[in-house]
Amino acid sequence: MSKRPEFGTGPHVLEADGIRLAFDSRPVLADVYLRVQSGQIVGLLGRNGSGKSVLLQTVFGARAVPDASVRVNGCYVAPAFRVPGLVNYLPQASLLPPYLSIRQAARLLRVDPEKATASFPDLRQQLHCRPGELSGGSARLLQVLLLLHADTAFSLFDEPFSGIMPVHVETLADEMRQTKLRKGLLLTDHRYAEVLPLCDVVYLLRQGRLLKLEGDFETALRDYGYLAS
Ligand SMILES: Nc1ncnc2c1ncn2[C@@H]1O[C@H](COP(=O)(O)OP(=O)(O)OP(=O)(O)O)[C@@H](O)[C@H]1O
Repeated sequence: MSKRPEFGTGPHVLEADGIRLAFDSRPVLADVYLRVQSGQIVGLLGRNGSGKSVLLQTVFGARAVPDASVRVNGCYVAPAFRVPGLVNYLPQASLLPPYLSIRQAARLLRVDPEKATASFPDLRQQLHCRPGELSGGSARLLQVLLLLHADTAFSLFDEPFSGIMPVHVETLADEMRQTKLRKGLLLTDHRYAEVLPLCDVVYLLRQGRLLKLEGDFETALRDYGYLAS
């Protein structure tokens, strides 16, 4: 039924639809359709509990949802994380094993840690540290950088800016703009002021439906009650 996707130089299109999910008969996602392509940063916004994290988990394949269809270049992938070079994912919680230094974790991901931290001189002093020895913000930033620099067609980030100080958020946003030249990024984060200028496409998850915002994103977010009017 399903063919394995071809991963050449791209561009690639990642699509997910038919995603319906309920907890204790309480609907969270109702037939969601999502699309990300190489060269794009796609933002996913929504109120607390609207289902952003479970949607990212479903696209990545960490959460099995019956009838969910996740496709790359039109070919079904289930789960997506099993396809070499397709996608990596940063969950809300820490990703890195506590017993590995950042340098060792980078080696596992086949990332050059010096290159990944080139724009963050203070982080380069900390590559020998294990996650538990780092501040929360530094640990978060290092994880985002490792996944950005890993050689996958797509990266999914659940709250990549969480705990990161403003001056580094700006530099990280620039890194993401550079990275989208070679991959597609899907991110969710409540720091909308940083997210909106970064994104080519913005979705709002609302009452289980995914709305693709048109026109001025901030105005639309006020109209839908995600931002105070
Ligand atoms: N394993 C689970 N069992 C029951 N309910 C769950 C489970 N996982 C998530 N939920 C519920 O699903 C809904 C969506 O959760 P999710 O974590 O995806 O929200 P979110 O949009 O990422 O929220 P936030 O912005 O607060 O991070 C919430 O109401 C949550 O309580």
